[in-house]
Amino acid sequence: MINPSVPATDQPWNRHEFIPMDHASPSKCSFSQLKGKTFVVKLGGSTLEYQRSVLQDCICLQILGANIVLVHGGGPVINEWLSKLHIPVHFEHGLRVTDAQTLNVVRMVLCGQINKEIATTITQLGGQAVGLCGTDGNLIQGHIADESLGYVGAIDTINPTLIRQVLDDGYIPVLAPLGLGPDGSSLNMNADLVASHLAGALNATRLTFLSNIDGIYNADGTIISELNEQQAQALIEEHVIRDGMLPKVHACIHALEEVPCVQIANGCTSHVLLHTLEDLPIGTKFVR
Ligand SMILES: Nc1ncnc2c1ncn2[C@@H]1O[C@H](COP(=O)(O)OP(=O)(O)O)[C@@H](O)[C@H]1O
Ligand SMILES: CC(=O)N[C@@H](CCC(=O)OP(=O)(O)O)C(=O)O
Repeated sequence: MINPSVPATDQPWNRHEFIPMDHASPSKCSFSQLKGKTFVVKLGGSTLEYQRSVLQDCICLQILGANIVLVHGGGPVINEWLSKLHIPVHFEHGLRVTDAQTLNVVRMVLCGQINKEIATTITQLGGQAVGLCGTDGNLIQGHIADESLGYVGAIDTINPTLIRQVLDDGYIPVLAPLGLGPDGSSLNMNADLVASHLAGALNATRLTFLSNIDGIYNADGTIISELNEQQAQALIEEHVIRDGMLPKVHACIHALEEVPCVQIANGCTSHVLLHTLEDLPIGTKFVR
């Protein structure tokens, strides 16, 4: 699991801030409590340039016995490529309108570029990763969500067998958000919704969405530290929660049914994943 060719300074345990837990406080997470726990982490496309720090944390937590599953997005990079290719970019309620040409670009960017970059970075940092997408191993099945969105999938079932196998073999699975339609063709799926359904299917202990904001903002610009479904619905109706935050909040609400800890935090801050294990207010936590 550990790559001896990686410089010692890059190994995650060689950082003074890696003391994230207090054994005196039962509400905090101790090292022994990590063993066998499954953490699903959604790496927002808006945070990819800060991925190194998050990936170091993932390797650290895996070494301490947790099962780490990464789901990534890539919206901004897809937009860049579509613009270069003079293909229009259009979103409806945070979901990309995806025609056949757009689907090809989405698949190339998510599976060919971003997924492989993340898996390679994990390897460079001394960990082991396997890059997959939801069409591999019959992982994610869905159907066209709404004809007006084109090839966008709503998730019907998740088959986590392949992910479990990869975890058991000591790798960090890195998942790109595509899935299979009823006819076996690829569908573009929102990465937040994929992370949410996968966390449920894996009986995950935690689901952490890393984005480019400190949490969910209220109308007055303050961060909301705790949010339940009813409050979230009210903020959606008031258009305080909008755009890319819409599928994220729907994903959080869906996950709450099965996952005990669901939160949104800023993936652009240093070692945020380890900090989410501390008993400090960080980001927005969803409560039942
Ligand atoms: N109430 C809100 N609080 C925070 N962010 C919001 C809110 N409503 C909309 N947003 C937008 O949602 C964005 C995060 O969603 P998205 O761009 O899809 O990120 P990611 O790529 O990390 O999934 C924020 O950058 C912000 O512009
Ligand atoms: C249907 C749909 O919208 N799919 C997304 C998939 C990537 C994603 O979710 O990326 P972020 O995490 O950066 O938002 C898209 O095409 O942008």
